[in-house]
Amino acid sequence: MELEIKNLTKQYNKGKIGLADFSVSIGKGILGLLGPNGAGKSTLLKIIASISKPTGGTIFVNGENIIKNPNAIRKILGYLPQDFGVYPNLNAYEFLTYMAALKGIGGHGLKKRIEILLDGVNLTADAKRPIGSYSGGMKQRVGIAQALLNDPKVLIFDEPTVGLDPEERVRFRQLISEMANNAIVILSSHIVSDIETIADEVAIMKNGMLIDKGSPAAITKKMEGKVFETSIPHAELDGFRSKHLVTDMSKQPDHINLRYISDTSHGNANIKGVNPGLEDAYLYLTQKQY
Ligand SMILES: Nc1ncnc2c1ncn2[C@@H]1O[C@H](COP(=O)(O)OP(=O)(O)OP(=O)(O)O)[C@@H](O)[C@H]1O
Repeated sequence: MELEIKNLTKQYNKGKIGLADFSVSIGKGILGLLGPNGAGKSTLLKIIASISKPTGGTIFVNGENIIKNPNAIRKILGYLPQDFGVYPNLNAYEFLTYMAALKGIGGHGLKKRIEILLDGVNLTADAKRPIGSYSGGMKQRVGIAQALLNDPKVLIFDEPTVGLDPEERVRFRQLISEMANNAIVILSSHIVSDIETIADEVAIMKNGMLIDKGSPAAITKKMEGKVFETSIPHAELDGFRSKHLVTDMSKQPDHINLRYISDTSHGNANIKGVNPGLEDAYLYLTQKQY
């Protein structure tokens, strides 16, 4: 299973750029798509899901051009859009049955499949009450379940963890990790910690471009020797920030503890080199000028 994205471009009306010559090759497993607001994540995912057309470039799935032949992806796709809408009067069971009908899924195995999915997203106890009465996190879990209905080979989640509480996030990770043994799973987020523990690979986007791709460990390793911690008086914060990229800070009554990125340690006893994390790498890569 391989998704080959080649020179993908999306130019919206009035010259707005969604994607700029974006190329990447995606194999089985979980790819985390990270990027700040407006980086082009949703644009990319909509084009892969064949609900938006690029202005240039191609996507091949197992050698088939899905821009020319969208049906080749639609039948193997599960998709949770960012703005997933539900029918408030239907209950979760009815909604999943309806979505299955739209996707052409039926047969005597359907009832069992829906029950397994409802259990997987922890909605069995609430499956018979209207979705309109659900919390945001519960609606999101209905959206996750509908994406899994057809046992997809390509699974796309646009900001799936929005609205999920910590326990639900753990459950989501387990569900997706099981799916990923047999499928290409792409999930987007602008929250590094949501991606770090689950993704086999991470692709970092900015301004419609791919700026790095690799395992979380490989991307993080590039920051070795560049991340430091120190503490400074409050009055020096603005000056410090104008010189260094601060990736974390905690304000204390008489000083500020900072974590920051620099090419040198400046040999100061008050400065300590620390192990980098993916968050440091992400902030460094997305704030660097290209
Ligand atoms: N329908 C549209 N018309 C015009 N410009 C658009 C449209 N959709 C997206 N854009 C622009 O394309 C760029 C990429 O947007 P996109 O929504 O893909 O980013 P994103 O990484 O998903 O961001 P977010 O995390 O905020 O959803 C942005 O500059 C955005 O303003």
